[in-house]
Amino acid sequence: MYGLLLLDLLEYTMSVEEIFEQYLGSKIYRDREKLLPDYVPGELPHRDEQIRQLAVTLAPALSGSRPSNVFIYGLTGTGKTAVTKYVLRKLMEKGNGRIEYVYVNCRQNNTSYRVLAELGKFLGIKIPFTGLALGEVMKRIIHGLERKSRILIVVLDEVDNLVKRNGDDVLYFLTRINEQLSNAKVSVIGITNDLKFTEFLDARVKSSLGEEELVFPPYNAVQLEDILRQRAKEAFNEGAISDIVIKKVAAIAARQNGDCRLALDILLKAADIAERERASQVTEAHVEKARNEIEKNLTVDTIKTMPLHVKMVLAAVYLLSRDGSTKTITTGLVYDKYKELAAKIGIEPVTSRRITDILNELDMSGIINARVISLGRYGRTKVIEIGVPLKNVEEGLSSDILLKAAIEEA
Ligand SMILES: Nc1ncnc2c1ncn2[C@@H]1O[C@H](COP(=O)(O)OP(=O)(O)OP(=O)(O)O)[C@@H](O)[C@H]1O
Repeated sequence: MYGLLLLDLLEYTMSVEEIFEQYLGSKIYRDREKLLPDYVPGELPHRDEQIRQLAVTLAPALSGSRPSNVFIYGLTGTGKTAVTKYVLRKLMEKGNGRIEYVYVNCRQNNTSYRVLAELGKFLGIKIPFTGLALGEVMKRIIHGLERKSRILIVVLDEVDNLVKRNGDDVLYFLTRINEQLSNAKVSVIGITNDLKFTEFLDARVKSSLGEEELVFPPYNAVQLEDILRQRAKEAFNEGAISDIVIKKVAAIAARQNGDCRLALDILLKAADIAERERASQVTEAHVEKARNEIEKNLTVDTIKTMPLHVKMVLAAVYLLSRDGSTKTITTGLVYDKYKELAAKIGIEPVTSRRITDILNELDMSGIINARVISLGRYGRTKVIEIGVPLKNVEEGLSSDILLKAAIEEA
């Protein structure tokens, strides 16, 4: 705590020049970019099998034949995007300009129109921001593809976002498009970390998208260590990072579903903190600070995106915890507090049954911990505690103007 305060004070008194100077003569970094999520390294340890399978699937493009569509599934941070970009890059090198690929992130472009507009942009077709009928955009894309006369591989990353929001029109169009093309060929690579979205797909789309399927398993701690060591070699100055630090970061991420994105995120943040402190080594203490910061951001972001009534239930638990006079927070107390809040804000409360469901959801997310206790002949009840630092909950809830006022007044 004291360290952080000192650090803040230090930065507060630094001039802009001094802040910039720090990064010029970095003690820690040789090349910070090598830790950023978009960087695709020259080697991807522990993904040989997936790289090989994807290469085998896409290789027919080199002899002019349309590769099968591929559906890639795996939890967050399992290397799906990195492997796809890695293999495509190698394919482009061999393809002599006859093969092209376009990468569309469907979280950033989460409507059918936007995804098609991205394709249009890639093909050099003018598509206004809005206004055209989808059918017209599709017609223009077909025309643009025919003109180019190439094999085009369309990568739809985080494709579940598109399907959940706008259905499977675009997937249907792209998986059928070859029937309307004579000079060009199109293959689709769909990537997702949410298998449930396939329930929203038309059976035909599902089977054409899944001509080939690739599953990315989570990394274990030892695998994450190897990956981090290799990235660290590229990113850090010699001696700036020790194996103990790598092991600690890998162990944290391994417990979070083997998420390599998280591992790199913690490493980057820890190194940034070390840099700001003008240390010459990243230590375990820096990792701890980085982890707390990331966890805080995660909690705050999760709370911010919760539906209003979920936030209100959490606010009720928060107020009861903050108050401190209530030793045991039970479902009944939460419901009373929630109703009080609803009246204050002027919102119709939901039923107590729904409150029980919401408390279960919050328990699953780890923001609260709920356990059932027996009240002897009075039955059983749930005892609830906040599972994360109170100030993080307050920060998340305060992003809602209505709740902020209600919390301040309470
Ligand atoms: N085997 C690996 N070697 C080196 N870096 C890796 C490896 N696997 C993943 N990474 C890195 O981890 C980060 C996350 O990987 P990537 O974006 O490919 O995950 P993803 O499975 O697509 O996750 P999401 O579902 O969140 O998009 C990236 O910075 C990537 O370079």
